[in-house]
Amino acid sequence: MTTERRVLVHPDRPALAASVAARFLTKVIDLIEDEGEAHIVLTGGSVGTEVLRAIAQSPARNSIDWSLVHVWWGDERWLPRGDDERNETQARRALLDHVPVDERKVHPFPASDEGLDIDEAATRYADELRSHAAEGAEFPRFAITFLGVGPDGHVASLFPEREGPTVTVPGVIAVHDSPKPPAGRLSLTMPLLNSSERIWLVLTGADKAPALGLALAGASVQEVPVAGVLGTKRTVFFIDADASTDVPESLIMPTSYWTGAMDQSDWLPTRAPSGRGR
Ligand SMILES: O=C1O[C@H](COP(=O)(O)O)[C@@H](O)[C@H](O)[C@H]1O
Repeated sequence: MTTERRVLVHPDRPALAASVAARFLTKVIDLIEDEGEAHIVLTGGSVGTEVLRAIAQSPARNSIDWSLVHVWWGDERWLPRGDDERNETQARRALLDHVPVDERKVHPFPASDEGLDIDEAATRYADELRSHAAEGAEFPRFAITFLGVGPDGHVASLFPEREGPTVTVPGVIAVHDSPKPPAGRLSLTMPLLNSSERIWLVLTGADKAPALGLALAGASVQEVPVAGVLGTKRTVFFIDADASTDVPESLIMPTSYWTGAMDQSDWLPTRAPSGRGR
């Protein structure tokens, strides 16, 4: 596992969404060419949904063979199917309704109106994940996982000072006491999120700056869950200027890196601090 985390600062949220969308489209085209399919994990939240909208609006979306893409979610709100507040509903409206995905490869969490209790729903989703694992593996190999970050530093539905962020087993948990409504949620655990090859965190706004600063300074995962996020190949924070105020200068990549003016290999990544959150 790499200890590198990279921070890319964009002028504002639309610029961020466009930049992440462009990277996503390029990367998925490559992944499909190299591996024949791609397992992608979506996030809920305002920024994550705006990124999906930007992907849908890009003409390059037609360059992807969407039938080879598996779509999963990092977390879900325990609400009826089709509810406006479900991460699934928002992702469908923003992207999935506009591209030719294979519905058999779209894997939403169970909904609260389907006759399961929330703990059964967590088990059901873990089973669904296991049924798509490669031979010899327990879970699918996630190529790209998107994560939004709350002002309190939560990722997926792993909230500070709750049990979620400290679960050490890869899998799916039911959350009964989310401080952000609704109280009931389903979430991949941190070890399962961290099994992703690439984790792309998307966050904007001054209200997120303190949590981001603490996470990058090595805060504990229990206090600031985003501090525990680390993909196996790349962990990139896509942020805007307002969210960047507490980010150490040494972790911010030069603008020329992501505008394409510099070869990406020119950039020497800075090691993340080896704090308690690692
Ligand atoms: O409730 C949630 O919030 C977070 C962050 O959302 P944002 O609107 O502050 O970007 C999101 O990552 C998570 O998936 C979602 O369930």
